[in-house]
Amino acid sequence: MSKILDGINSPADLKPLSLVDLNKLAIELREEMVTRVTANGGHLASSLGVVELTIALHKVFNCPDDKIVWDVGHQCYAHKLLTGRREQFATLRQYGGISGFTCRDESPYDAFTTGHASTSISAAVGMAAARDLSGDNYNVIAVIGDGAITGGMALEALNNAGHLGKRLIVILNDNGMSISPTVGAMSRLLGKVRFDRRYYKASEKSKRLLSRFDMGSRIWEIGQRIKGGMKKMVMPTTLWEEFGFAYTGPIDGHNINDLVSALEQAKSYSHKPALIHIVTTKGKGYGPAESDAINFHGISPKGSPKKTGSSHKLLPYSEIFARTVEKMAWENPKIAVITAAMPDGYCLGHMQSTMPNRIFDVGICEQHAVTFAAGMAAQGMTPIVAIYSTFLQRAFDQIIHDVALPKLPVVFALDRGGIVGEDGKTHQGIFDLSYLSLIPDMILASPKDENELQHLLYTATKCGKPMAIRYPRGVGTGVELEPELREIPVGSAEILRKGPDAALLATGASVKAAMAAADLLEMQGTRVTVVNMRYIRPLDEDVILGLASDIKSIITIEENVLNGGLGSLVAALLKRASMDDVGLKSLGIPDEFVTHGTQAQLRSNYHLDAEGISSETLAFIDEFEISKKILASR
Ligand SMILES: Cc1ncc(C[n+]2csc(CCOP(=O)(O)OP(=O)(O)O)c2C)c(N)n1
Ligand SMILES: CC(=O)[C@@H](O)[C@H](O)COP(=O)(O)O
Ligand SMILES: [Mg+2]
Repeated sequence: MSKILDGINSPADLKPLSLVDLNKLAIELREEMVTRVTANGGHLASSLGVVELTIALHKVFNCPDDKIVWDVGHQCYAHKLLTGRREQFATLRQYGGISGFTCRDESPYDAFTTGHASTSISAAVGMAAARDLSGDNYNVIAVIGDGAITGGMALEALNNAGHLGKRLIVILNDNGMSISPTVGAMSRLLGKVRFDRRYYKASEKSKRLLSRFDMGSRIWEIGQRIKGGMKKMVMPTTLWEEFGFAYTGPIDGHNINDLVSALEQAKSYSHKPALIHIVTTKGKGYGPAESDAINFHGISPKGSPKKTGSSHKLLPYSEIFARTVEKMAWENPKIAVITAAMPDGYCLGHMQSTMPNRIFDVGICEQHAVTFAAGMAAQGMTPIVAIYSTFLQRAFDQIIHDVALPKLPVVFALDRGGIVGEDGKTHQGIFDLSYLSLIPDMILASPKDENELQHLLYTATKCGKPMAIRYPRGVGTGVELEPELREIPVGSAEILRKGPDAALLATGASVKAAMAAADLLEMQGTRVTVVNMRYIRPLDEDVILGLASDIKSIITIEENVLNGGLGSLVAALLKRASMDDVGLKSLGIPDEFVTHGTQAQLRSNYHLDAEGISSETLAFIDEFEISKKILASR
């Protein structure tokens, strides 16, 4: 039987559809998403929750002329299906396929490139300012979740939007959930509106009043005033109106008719920004996701809730992190953990239940999280900031100014360091070694396995200095976990294997690959030294220079951009030591963003797996020998 979705090649095709057909379309979109995403993995629950909103937006607005900015972009699957990407939808998040987020390179319908939270309102205000300066007339709409709106940038943007008074629409998609339940005073405020029956009555009454009039902006304004008066019965302050927005809501975000009228009204309102508060259910329309929105926020291929590595016998690094921190926290009352809305990704559920007062979920607020930790450290605590490598980019200045400069002993645990896989360009943790190693007084480490992770975490809580530990997404190597935690001398490297033909200096996940490469090389008659560069800063200069005096081919290996990473630090050291006779090759990420795909595929692309490292090593030894001979013959 043919589907309505079959006839939708662009949003223009849904404009003539009746309400009945639009509701059928919503069912078909959900079927398509559930089928594909349970097979391939992805952000299912968030996308299921905005199906009606997406239909209503494309019914009312004319994209790509009008600009929809989806915050984070993880809820954009219906948008992709309605904007000419149905054919490619089966390739979502796969190597060579379409991205899991909105991406300007992918489609003119993707007004903004996204992946990190809380950017939509800033981008929308900027677009509205650009539109007005160039005398254009398109609409700009930001769609932001109740989680993302807790981010500092979103609040800065609301402040600025209210001040500028630009024509734009903000849709606050309130489902009460971030990845975990949304936390904070803002969430409490939204919950108050969402669950207050008196408010719903007031809202219904104003809707009836509004529907008696034409949709002109004057009427909308009067309607808003009536509603504002009613709301004051319920809310202590009308926050959004005080911010300078015309406000309407809460609206049932699964009712296409109501959404369309609210959007039409907001569109006709031209004097200041409008905010529409919609209430949705995360995972809507798919039982398993509705009842377990946390685990269906993102799922692995084959529909299993995404617990990194849970299908393996091996434990994920995140789990080792959580167990170690909990163990240390029982023994050391000074330890506290700070997460920016990622307790689940850090496997902190158990500690949240056993020691709730030692974990602070501050919301999607990485900058605040770091300075909050600095404040704790200033008062004698040992805070552990648990923020993914990619999201910590947000807090670069806070790390420099609030932590490193006053030398406060804050521990940074950067999960998802290196290549993360299917989340792609916005989420790869490939910049941290560079952006952290340039900070004075920062100690920077990366464990070769999960046993070393636990010891490095322990070291970080003991060293009394700012220290960052980055470790990869996924499972550990399966090594035994030593029961007693111990300190690993700061700045010490570890020689794992000796051979005269070349020295492989690897860090983090690349150490295991380098050891496997050494096995492959040995089978071909080449014997190499392998060093675990577990400290990037300070580097173990004695070990490196000692090796360089004997072995003249050195290869550095890291899952980080080559600019400013391990390779460039080793190059600078060799130069400082005038070791001009040493040949250095650096394997890592060249000057580009890394696309989505499996970790294995991407590592292979950059020669960061055992095969790649061994073939690059052989080629380098050959090259180096030839150039030495040429030099000698001159
Ligand atoms: C800067 C940043 N921090 C953390 C994340 C991880 N993250 C992605 S979605 C999300 C929750 C978003 O919640 P909300 O905006 O309410 O959207 P919902 O999934 O509920 O639709 C989080 C914490 C991120 N993408 N960017
Ligand atoms: C959209 C987003 O930023 C998160 O949901 C992220 O995809 C989580 O990554 P992990 O799956 O590695 O926890
Ligand atoms: Mg939410």
